Amino acid sequence: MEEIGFLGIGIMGKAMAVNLLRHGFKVTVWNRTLSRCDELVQHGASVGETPAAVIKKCKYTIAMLSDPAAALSVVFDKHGALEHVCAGKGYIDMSTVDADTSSQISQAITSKGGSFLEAPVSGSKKPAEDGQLVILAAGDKDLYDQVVPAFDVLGKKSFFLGKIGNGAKMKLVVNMIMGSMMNAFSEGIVLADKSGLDPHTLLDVLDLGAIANPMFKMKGPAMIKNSYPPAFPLKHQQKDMRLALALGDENAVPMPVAAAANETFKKARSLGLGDLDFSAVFETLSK
Ligand SMILES: NC(=O)C1=CN([C@@H]2O[C@H](COP(=O)(O)OP(=O)(O)OC[C@H]3O[C@@H](n4cnc5c(N)ncnc54)[C@H](OP(=O)(O)O)[C@@H]3O)[C@@H](O)[C@H]2O)C=CC1
Ligand SMILES: O=CC(=O)O
Repeated sequence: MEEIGFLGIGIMGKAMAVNLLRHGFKVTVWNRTLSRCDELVQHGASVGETPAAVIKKCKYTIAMLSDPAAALSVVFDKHGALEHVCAGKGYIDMSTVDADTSSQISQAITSKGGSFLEAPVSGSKKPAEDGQLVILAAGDKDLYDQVVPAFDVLGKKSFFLGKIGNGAKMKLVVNMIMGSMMNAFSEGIVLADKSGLDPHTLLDVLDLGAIANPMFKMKGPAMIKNSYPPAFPLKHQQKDMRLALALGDENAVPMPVAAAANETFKKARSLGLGDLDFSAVFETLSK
């Protein structure tokens, strides 16, 4: 494949770009805080000074940015991606955003002759490092087919979900479920503890039953120790709850459980826990 541009070297972007480099792709990176690109240079990446410079150099560019405001800013601002989009350029936004944001970006890119794919991912820091993400793509099918070699490195499975918005919506539904589960799990650990049970035994019981899952297994032991090293920052999980609730509004879907979970994530943010892992919502329930 041609050289790949990569915009946004946060927790996920860094892991994904390093993975592409390890598999022999040439990668040019850009990050708002440019100094964060230094580590990528040690892995063999080149650096672009602006999003526009990366697009100019690369046929395909991936973005992995925090939220809708960041995704829009990197495309539309001065020296943004749009400045050098033209026929033959492919832009792949893998950030978790809402369908409307994705549509705005798609329209802008395609109106300049470029092609666009939204491709948010399920899976956190470790799956990103291990190339085990689940990719939820939608938009330009030709572009999807062209970037499958990169998706094969980044993920264990890619879905092509059709028209723009479908990838964004699927991701929000999945993360809405995950955020609600994390709240129920946190309440369960607190209830076990406060009612005189050993929370570690709860984890063992859960792991053997019908609701066993990798998230409980991976996060549970650290939560019991009140340790929340950020893999999926809580502020991003709360953003996903907010966007999923807005999708529920649009479709008149009652979501009382998700709405309650969103409140606890907001509470956690108000306590300054936004940069910790989303499992830190446990703190709001255990105190
Ligand atoms: N972490 C996870 O487990 C997962 C995250 N996601 C999603 O992936 C995306 C990235 O997540 P993650 O890597 O964890 O997040 P991080 O907070 O670690 O990284 C966010 C990135 O966005 C950049 N950014 C933020 N605001 C702006 C802006 N206004 N203009 C330009 N760049 C900006 C940051 O740049 P700077 O370094 O300068 O701050 C950084 O590169 C999010 O949408 C998240 O919801 C999806 C699946 C899993
Ligand atoms: O978006 C987060 C994830 O773990 O998936």
